[in-house]
Amino acid sequence: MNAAVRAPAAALRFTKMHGAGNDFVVLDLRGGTPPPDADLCRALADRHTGAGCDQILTIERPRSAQATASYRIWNADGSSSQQCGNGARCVAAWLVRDGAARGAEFWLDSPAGTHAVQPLGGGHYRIAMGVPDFAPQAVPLAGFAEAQDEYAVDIGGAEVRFGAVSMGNPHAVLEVLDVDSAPVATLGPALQRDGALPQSGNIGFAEVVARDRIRLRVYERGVGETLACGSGACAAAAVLIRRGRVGREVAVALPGGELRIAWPDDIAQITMAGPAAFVFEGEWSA
Ligand SMILES: N[C@@H](CCC[C@H](N)C(=O)O)C(=O)O
Repeated sequence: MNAAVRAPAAALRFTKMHGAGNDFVVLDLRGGTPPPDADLCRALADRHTGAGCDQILTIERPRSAQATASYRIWNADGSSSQQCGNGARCVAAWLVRDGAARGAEFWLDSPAGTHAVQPLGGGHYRIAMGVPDFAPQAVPLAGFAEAQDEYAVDIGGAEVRFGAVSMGNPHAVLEVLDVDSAPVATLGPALQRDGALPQSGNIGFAEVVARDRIRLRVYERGVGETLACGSGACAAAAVLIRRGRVGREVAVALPGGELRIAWPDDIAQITMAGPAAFVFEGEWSA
């Protein structure tokens, strides 16, 4: 065979999905195909020349004995993350449609741990998202030794106050009076760049509407503002519950939809329930 004539590379099949408007390209890599590199992630995520998404999710073989599968997360800029709440629901829905996951409960491995999943019917799933970790070392948050309800940093001469928590991935949460007019597009990236967040972070702007309802916008690491962030909803609820600002069960209204968060007590896992939707199937042959 002429060495110059090469068989065409197999097209990469993907599923486009979203969870409350946070959208994903989902790749089934259980057969052993390696995950996309940063260039391919950026190409797939491009909203003009690619499939368009906030994150790429790869479904891979399980890492723990009880899990059906594992998933990993890549942001639109090619960086990786440890957690994605909306993505976890989409991976769960994908595995149920595939027939690999069934029953009232199954488990998924993520880089942040192993998560119990409960199908709720009607395309909704509840995920056990782990125990929120407020230790500054866990977030990670630089310059603070002890966990506090609120931290303060100086950004451009102005004091910015925020709560911080790890959901496996780093989150900062600012309480605001009106989420519609919150400076998400300016303060989000400014706080991400601040030395207090050495691994950057997902910056949530939360408005308490009632003891059982908050409104939230999130400027995500590696993407920018998204229509919803599941781990961000857990982070905002956890920060506001810890401060006593809301009760232990809270609806989180995001621009793309609503999630329900419950945190029964401080040492329990926080759970997130919400939708997962299929958009289309595609083949990437670039
Ligand atoms: N949209 C996600 C979070 C995705 C990862 C995040 N941008 C990070 O870099 O940590 C969610 O629903 O949780």
